[in-house]
Amino acid sequence: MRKLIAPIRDKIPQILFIFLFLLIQVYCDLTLPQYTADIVNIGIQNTNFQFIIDTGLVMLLMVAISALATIGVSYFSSRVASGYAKDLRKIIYSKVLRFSNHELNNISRSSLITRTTNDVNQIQGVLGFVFTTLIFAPLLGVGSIIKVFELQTNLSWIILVNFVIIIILLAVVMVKVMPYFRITQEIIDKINKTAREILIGIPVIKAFVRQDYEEDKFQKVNQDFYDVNIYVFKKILMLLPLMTLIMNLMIVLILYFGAYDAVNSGILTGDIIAFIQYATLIVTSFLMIGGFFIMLPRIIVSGRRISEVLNTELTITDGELTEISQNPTIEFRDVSYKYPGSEKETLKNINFCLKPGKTTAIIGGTGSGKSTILNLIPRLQDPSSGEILIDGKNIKNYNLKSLRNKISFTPQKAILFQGDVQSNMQIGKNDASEEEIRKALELAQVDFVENLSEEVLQGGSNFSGGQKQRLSIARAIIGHHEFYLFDDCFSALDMNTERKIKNNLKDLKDSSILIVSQRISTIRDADEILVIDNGEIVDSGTHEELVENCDIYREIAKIQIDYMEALS
Ligand SMILES: Nc1ncnc2c1ncn2[C@@H]1O[C@H](COP(=O)(O)OP(=O)(O)OP(=O)(O)O)[C@@H](O)[C@H]1O
Repeated sequence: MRKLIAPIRDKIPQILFIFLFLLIQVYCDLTLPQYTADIVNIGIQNTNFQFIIDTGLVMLLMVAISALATIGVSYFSSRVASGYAKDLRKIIYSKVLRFSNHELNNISRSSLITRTTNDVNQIQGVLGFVFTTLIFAPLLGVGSIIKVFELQTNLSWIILVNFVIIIILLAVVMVKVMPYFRITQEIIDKINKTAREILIGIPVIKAFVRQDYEEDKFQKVNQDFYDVNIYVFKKILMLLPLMTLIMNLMIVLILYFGAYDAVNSGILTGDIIAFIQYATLIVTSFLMIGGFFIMLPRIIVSGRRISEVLNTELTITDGELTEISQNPTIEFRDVSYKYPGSEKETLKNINFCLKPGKTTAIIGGTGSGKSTILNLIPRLQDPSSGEILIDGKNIKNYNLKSLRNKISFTPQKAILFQGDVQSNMQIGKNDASEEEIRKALELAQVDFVENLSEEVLQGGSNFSGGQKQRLSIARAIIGHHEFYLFDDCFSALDMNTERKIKNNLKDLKDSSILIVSQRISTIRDADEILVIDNGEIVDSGTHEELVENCDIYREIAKIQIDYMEALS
């Protein structure tokens, strides 16, 4: 909760302005019934037209001031509410950027989108309402009650009876709809998740002619959302005519008993009219507060969902060491890894070293744990047991930024960002000059880009798989790093291009290179090849040594070499 309130603190001066404008607005609104009473009691009673006109002009002035104050309130409250939402989104976003894969999987990505957008919007909407209503209504209500007492009538009990009826009604509706607000937000998560999955999978859906099935799937969550909304709004909207009825009944009662008092105890007609107006203001202000309490569960739900993100404990945290030596060694010592919720270990007792100037390769079957090993080095996830050491110290002791600055990581799936070629290359090196970018593109065999301002669509969807891989290799090698990790990122390249790029990688002289691949041709020149099977390193050595000694490697090599020979 503290974290939700924090962004509001620097908006206190604007909130004070809202408060000032609200006081002016309430003051003006409260004078109007009194002036009406004066017109009736004095102006009409004594047929004093001048008094009626003068009082009418004063009323007009009050209405004008009140309108200006309302504009002030609306202006500042929308500034505060939008500013708060902007700051809150920023806080959530920067927290999510620090999430590891584990936290991202825990609160799903779709839910994170809903929480950053829809849940924040809910709170923004209510915050605007708080200033315009929740502060205004009690001021107006209390002011009207004081005015009612000043009128000294015997009619206050009518307002009290109304109060009780309205409280009961609001309480019933609140109890009925409260649980449905949580359900609504959860269904929005589901809609997001389903829509996202369908949009990403459109080519597969079309190819397998599954449009009808996917449409039904989406329609089901869509219908659930509709049903819940209809239920909630039916209950809430039912309040509106009921409240109007109760208010009108109150006016009838005031007129009936007021007329009786006017005859028997000489109460003035103007005072009865003022009483009706104040009573209406009291009930209206109470309804505004009630309306807020009906919306309250909704923001409690949204607030909780956002707090859950902000309070998520990060599993990957910064260490204190910021200095890492030039060309250090990375050592895996007895490293095992188990995915959260998974029964068995994905990696078991992994031991190897990445040394400066050396190329290490990992080969192994699908799902044997190769990518998992790579993810452990930039600490996208931490080992379940064992240690990864840099300069003999556990990598957990290093500051994440210092550690990651030493590493260039090219994931298996080429990820490009919306923008242009230049902005994508500058992710690899912030201040990369045009010359440096062109050099990296050349080394990565990117011969299909002429202009650095060429557009890159979201996810690089305007490039082919192989083109994306080449661009992401260029991005990886543009800056100098001590460790280059390539996760099977040559797979979509033809042999010739792959050979040229690999030759160019020899330029990365003093650095340590780790290549994951399924292809013997990609890794055969490596100084050390690790053969991984079912999460374990079953053998290691050079290509020649492994062909000699390792059955699994020999088998892979034989299949691939036979295949190549068959092709030639
Ligand atoms: N987020 C996850 N949660 C649970 N299990 C996972 C997760 N990611 C991967 N795994 C499992 O861990 C194992 C190793 O996956 P990994 O991606 O490291 O294999 P890989 O050798 O790189 O495979 P490939 O060659 O197909 O890319 C697989 O059995 C996979 O099912």
